[in-house]
Amino acid sequence: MSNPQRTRIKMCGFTREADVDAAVQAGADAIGFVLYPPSPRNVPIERAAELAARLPAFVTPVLLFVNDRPERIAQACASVPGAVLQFHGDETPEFCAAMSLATGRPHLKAARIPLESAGDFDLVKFAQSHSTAQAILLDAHVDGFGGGGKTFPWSQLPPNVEAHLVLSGGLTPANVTDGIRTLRSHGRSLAVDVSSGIEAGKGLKDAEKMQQFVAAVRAADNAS
Ligand SMILES: O=C(O)c1ccccc1N[C@@H]1O[C@H](COP(=O)(O)O)[C@@H](O)[C@H]1O
Repeated sequence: MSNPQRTRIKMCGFTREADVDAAVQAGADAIGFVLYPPSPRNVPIERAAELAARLPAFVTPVLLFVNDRPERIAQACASVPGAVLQFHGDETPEFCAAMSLATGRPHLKAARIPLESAGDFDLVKFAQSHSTAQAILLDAHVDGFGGGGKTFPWSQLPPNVEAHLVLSGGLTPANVTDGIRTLRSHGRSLAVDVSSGIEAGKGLKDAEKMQQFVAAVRAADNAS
């Protein structure tokens, strides 16, 4: 008998109420807010709190930081109950662990995989060093730290990573099925994360693309 798995889905970079509601309606498990002022998807902490307050039970808010200050991370946590932290810059394992301890929130750590030499990136070592992360989020190394809509060569990653993984970087409704098939057995589990691939414009989500994305993930799950 087939035993389909259910890949968890994070959608990121929300700035508008209607988009948050549409993502929940489409079936997102987690909704990300970018708290990084240089990003075109940046929202102030107060705005992230307003948007996160719309989420129903069992849909998790995620707060994305890039090389931010502990005081600001703590302030954001105080404003957004139940949020998971996503560290997407050059944060050290010690910094990430200390922030999780101080705030009581789990964290994801982004691994920025070089586009040209993904096979040279030591993901096993990276995951070992970030052993307190809830999951390692795999993203393409792009200028501006993330949200670049670029894929890295998935098949070059090592197969035995002792961590929960989140695949991101340039995912779309058209390629996410292939990404899940390629990486589903590489870690302890695989979730996916998308931003550019469900957008009508930077920070502006497209309800139809979000539905198509979820349908493509479920197609991959049902083919397992
Ligand atoms: O979205 C941004 O602007 C951003 C800025 C700085 C760091 C990360 C950012 N986004 C995250 O990058 C990945 C991949 O995004 P995409 O699907 O390739 O657009 C994802 O986790 C975004 O939330």
